[in-house]
Amino acid sequence: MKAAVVVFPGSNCDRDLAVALRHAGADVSLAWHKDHALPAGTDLVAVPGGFSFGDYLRCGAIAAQSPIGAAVQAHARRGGYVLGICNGFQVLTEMGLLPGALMRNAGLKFICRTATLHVGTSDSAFTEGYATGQEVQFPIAHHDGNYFADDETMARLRGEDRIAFTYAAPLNGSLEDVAGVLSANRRVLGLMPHPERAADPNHGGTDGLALFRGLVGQFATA
Ligand SMILES: NC(=O)CC[C@H](N)C(=O)O
Repeated sequence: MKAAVVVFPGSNCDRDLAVALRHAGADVSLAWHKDHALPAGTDLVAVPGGFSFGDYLRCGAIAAQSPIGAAVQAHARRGGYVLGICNGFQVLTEMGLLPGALMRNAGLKFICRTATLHVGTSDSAFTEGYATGQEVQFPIAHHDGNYFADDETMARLRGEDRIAFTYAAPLNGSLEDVAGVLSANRRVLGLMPHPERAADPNHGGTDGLALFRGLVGQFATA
């Protein structure tokens, strides 16, 4: 699998994400926000966490308008895989590739700790390595992780089994404790927690490994 990790000014999880994907077997390159095209043959676009453009305007809003953004959207429209983690999730909602919005945490504080999550569905390339309902521990680090969507959108997400992860206990004010959602074609995942920070025993946890392995495994030759 060929993966491209998109880098914006202020991204700070790009290297960690590249390492996690590489360890899972992906051929990873970095794509700069000013690039107009993704590296040839890109199967997965990975949008990392961080503070793109200093979180000015709204987290992810400026990054969503960057030159590489059009290429990411075209990739998604072609049915390509896109993974957005934390700031990456915010960027994907700002691009309109995922529904809803990430608002300021209910407590107005930056939350940085390991959170217990539940896997909402194993029905996606990203989550097939987990059982639906499985409990996992991923680190979180954000101030704008409070997921909101209107009632109709929430009903659709529930009805189409597109809630990929939920917090095991209320954490940041997210509606129905949503921590991650899938696109309608299940090829785009955005999540606030950081599986790439739980992908090596030295991280203190390895619950994120299954996500990267499952994704890369889609492209394994029989
Ligand atoms: N770790 C991150 O990607 C943080 C995203 C964003 N800057 C926020 O604080 O909400």
